[in-house]
Amino acid sequence: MTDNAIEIAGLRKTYAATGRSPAKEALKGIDLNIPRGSIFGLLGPNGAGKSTLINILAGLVVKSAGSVKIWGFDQDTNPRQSRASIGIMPQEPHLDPFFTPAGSLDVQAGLYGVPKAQRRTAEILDLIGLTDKADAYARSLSGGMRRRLLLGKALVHAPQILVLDEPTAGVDITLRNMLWQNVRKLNDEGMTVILTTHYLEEAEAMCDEIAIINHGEVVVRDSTANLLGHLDSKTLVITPDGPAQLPELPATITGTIRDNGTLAFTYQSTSTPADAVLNILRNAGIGIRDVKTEQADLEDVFLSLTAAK
Ligand SMILES: Nc1ncnc2c1ncn2[C@@H]1O[C@H](COP(=O)(O)OP(=O)(O)OP(=O)(O)O)[C@@H](O)[C@H]1O
Repeated sequence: MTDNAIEIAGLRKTYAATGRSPAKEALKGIDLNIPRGSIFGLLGPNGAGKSTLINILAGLVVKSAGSVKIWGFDQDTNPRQSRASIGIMPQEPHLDPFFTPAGSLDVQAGLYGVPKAQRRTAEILDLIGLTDKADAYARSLSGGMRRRLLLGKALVHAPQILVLDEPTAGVDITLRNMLWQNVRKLNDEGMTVILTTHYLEEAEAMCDEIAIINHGEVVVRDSTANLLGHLDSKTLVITPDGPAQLPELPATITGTIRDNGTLAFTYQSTSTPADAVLNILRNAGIGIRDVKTEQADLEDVFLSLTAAK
């Protein structure tokens, strides 16, 4: 028994050339283990290969090389068990407009071979807040309700792993909060959750561990806390008590004047104390009305690893 929900080794995908486009190597040898019970974030700029990876996990895209184990089951030798262990909430709501939420959950359960007696339709409708709409036609559901129904469909076969592909892209705050509450609840109950998101703040708040993918390769994989710890750069933002120019600075401190007239000084907090910056200002005769500090966040980590590569 392994402690990993997912084990990916040497995974490659090359999309074949078509009429006008040349062949595209979307995944260039991915090695990635995702621990059981975690909320794991898969991040990367557009075109990095995240959807290709998720579609391979979902069995929708055929890999070119490498191995994928889902809940210990090799996708090639145990396709049925590996498929049964994972539920995917896709990005785009493709729902049959003629099914009701209850009907669609039932059809999905049928596709996964869940016996009628074991179906949890009412429980899932309750979780996704659609009990009231159980018998309404899908075409009458709002965009947010459709998203929730997609989440419900991913859960019908009680998978151990739930994959959410950009679950909150373009949704309002109420729905986003509801989706996140659902995800936390499922994770508390033991489900492993893998998500892709463009919202780095969200990844920072939700994910225990993160892998950043760029150009088909994993460029970093670590706990969220470690990733943030790597960057110990700090920015001190000073509101001067009158118009001020940047003082002369040592090479270890970079200064900028922001549009609102504040002065921002960035430095490595392990080697430069904030006091050194304040002393430079005092010596330059700059009066300080207000001071605040800004920590590096996931966006800084992301940009430093994916920019201009
Ligand atoms: N069916 C396909 N045929 C050919 N090339 C493809 C196909 N699907 C994806 N690609 C290419 O493979 C690369 C990776 O695409 P992928 O959709 O996996 O990236 P992504 O990280 O999910 O991006 P996004 O965040 O924009 O969805 C891109 O260069 C893309 O153009």
